[in-house]
Amino acid sequence: MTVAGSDSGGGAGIQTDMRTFALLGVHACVAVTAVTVQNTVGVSDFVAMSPDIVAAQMRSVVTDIGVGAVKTGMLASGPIIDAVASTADELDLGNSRTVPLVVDPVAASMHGDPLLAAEAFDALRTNLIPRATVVTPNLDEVRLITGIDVTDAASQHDAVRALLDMGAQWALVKGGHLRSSTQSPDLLSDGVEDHEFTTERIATGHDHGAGDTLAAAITAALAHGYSVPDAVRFAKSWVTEGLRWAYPLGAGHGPVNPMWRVSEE
Ligand SMILES: Nc1ncnc2c1ncn2[C@@H]1O[C@H](COP(=O)(O)OP(=O)(O)O)[C@@H](O)[C@H]1O
Ligand SMILES: Cc1ncc(COP(=O)(O)OP(=O)(O)O)c(N)n1
Repeated sequence: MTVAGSDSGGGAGIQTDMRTFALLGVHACVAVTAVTVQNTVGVSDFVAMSPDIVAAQMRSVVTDIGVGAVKTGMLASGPIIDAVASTADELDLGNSRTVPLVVDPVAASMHGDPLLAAEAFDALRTNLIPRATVVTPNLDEVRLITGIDVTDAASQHDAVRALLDMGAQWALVKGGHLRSSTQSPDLLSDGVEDHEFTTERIATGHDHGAGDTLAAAITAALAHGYSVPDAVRFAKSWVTEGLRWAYPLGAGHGPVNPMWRVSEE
């Protein structure tokens, strides 16, 4: 299940989560949190759902269909974060519970347009991150959540540690925004084991939805029963191929291609 916002441009959010889930052989259920007015050049507006409706969608799916793993993406507001956190407890989702919860703490689009209210960061830190089986911020989100400016491997370690101190079971700090690097290094840790996943940097301007594709692939792999390190290893290779097969669309950043395997065939 994905608990996320709609991207009218079809490159991120619910739309990319559903494609990724489908390609990875899991049925996609959805709790819609917001509808964005978005294309390849930016997000011009969004409307958020009521927290009660977000919680009700989660409850409706879990009590009837059941879920193998849950991902959160754009949550838009503090009250929605609080509702998702308390519903996760009610439904036995998250850190040290039955069903894994992947928290992609979406704060803004790649163009800098906000997707989360500024006053919602406390709720993210205190209510949602402690419930995460794995939290997957990019470097901008790390800065907003922890105050740490990741510029190298040492500060990436510090950021992982800060997220674990907030209570996440595993933290994955993505290096996709280390623009100077020729590689794309992501660091995963639970405080005991460190795993570094490094791939070549793909030279593409079409990287919209990379974070969603990665987190959705982790979620699908967890639903299939992978351990967190194996799920991240798999998802990292999945998103790398998605970036290789990304396609131009509109005037801005085209989408990562979560259908790359089909496109390849
Ligand atoms: N140009 C690139 N080449 C290879 N991997 C990349 C590239 N850009 C991002 N990634 C990878 O894609 C995933 C998503 O990263 P990132 O772009 O940081 O997230 P977000 O889309 O949330 O901003 C990470 O595994 C990151 O390392
Ligand atoms: C509705 C919606 N959800 C999430 C995002 C952000 O997507 P993400 O893959 O994390 O990152 P960018 O492609 O924006 O770098 C979004 N834009 N819209």
